[in-house]
Amino acid sequence: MTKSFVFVTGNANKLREVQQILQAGDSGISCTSQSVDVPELQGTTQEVAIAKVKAAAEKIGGPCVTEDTALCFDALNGLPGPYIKDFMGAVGHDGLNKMLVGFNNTKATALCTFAYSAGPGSEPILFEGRTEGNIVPARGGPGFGWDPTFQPVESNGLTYAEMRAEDKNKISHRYRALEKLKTYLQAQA
Ligand SMILES: O=P(O)(O)OP(=O)(O)OP(=O)(O)OC[C@H]1O[C@@H](n2cnc3c(O)ncnc32)[C@H](O)[C@@H]1O
Ligand SMILES: [Mg+2]
Repeated sequence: MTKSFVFVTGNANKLREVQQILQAGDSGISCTSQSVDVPELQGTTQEVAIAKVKAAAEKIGGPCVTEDTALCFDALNGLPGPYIKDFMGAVGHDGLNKMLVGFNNTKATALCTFAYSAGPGSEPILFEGRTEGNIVPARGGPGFGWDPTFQPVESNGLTYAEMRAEDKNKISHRYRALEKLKTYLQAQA
């Protein structure tokens, strides 16, 4: 039997990758999507994810999944982290590189957090996936978000934006988090 979840996101690129990963994995799990504007609080990636899925479950009045993506710079003790969207908007790829000038450390972790809520009032469950890499001058753009400026350690020198979609989807932060969500949903009756 095919199981389906409602993915609440306003980001078409996230939705595309999630659907590609689910289809490639032959997991019997699919998703539909709803774009609902929910507030995103400040805090740790886990606090942000929990608050977002709770707000989404209240708004749609039923079970749902949300996803938060953070880009954590080693030299900045994890920042911009969950605030990467605002940083990208404010300073772009070039600015992200310049933020690290003087640190001699370009390491970064892409962190994806799926949050599942069984419905309004229920306690969310989190599923995290991480991919290690480095911040590099943008290559392969424009691409999705900060893909041109993130070079995973496992990519043979390619940025996310230079990789084929199916290759990114085999090592990505999103793939790794989604594997955990899939396992959880498959175990549900
Ligand atoms: O509606 P939601 O799901 O919240 O979508 P969003 O675009 O607001 O997403 P986030 O709040 O999680 O912010 C994450 C930022 O990182 C970007 N991003 C997310 N996943 C990415 C990926 O795999 N590669 C590059 N950029 C990514 C995304 O475009 C945002 O600018
Ligand atoms: Mg968002």
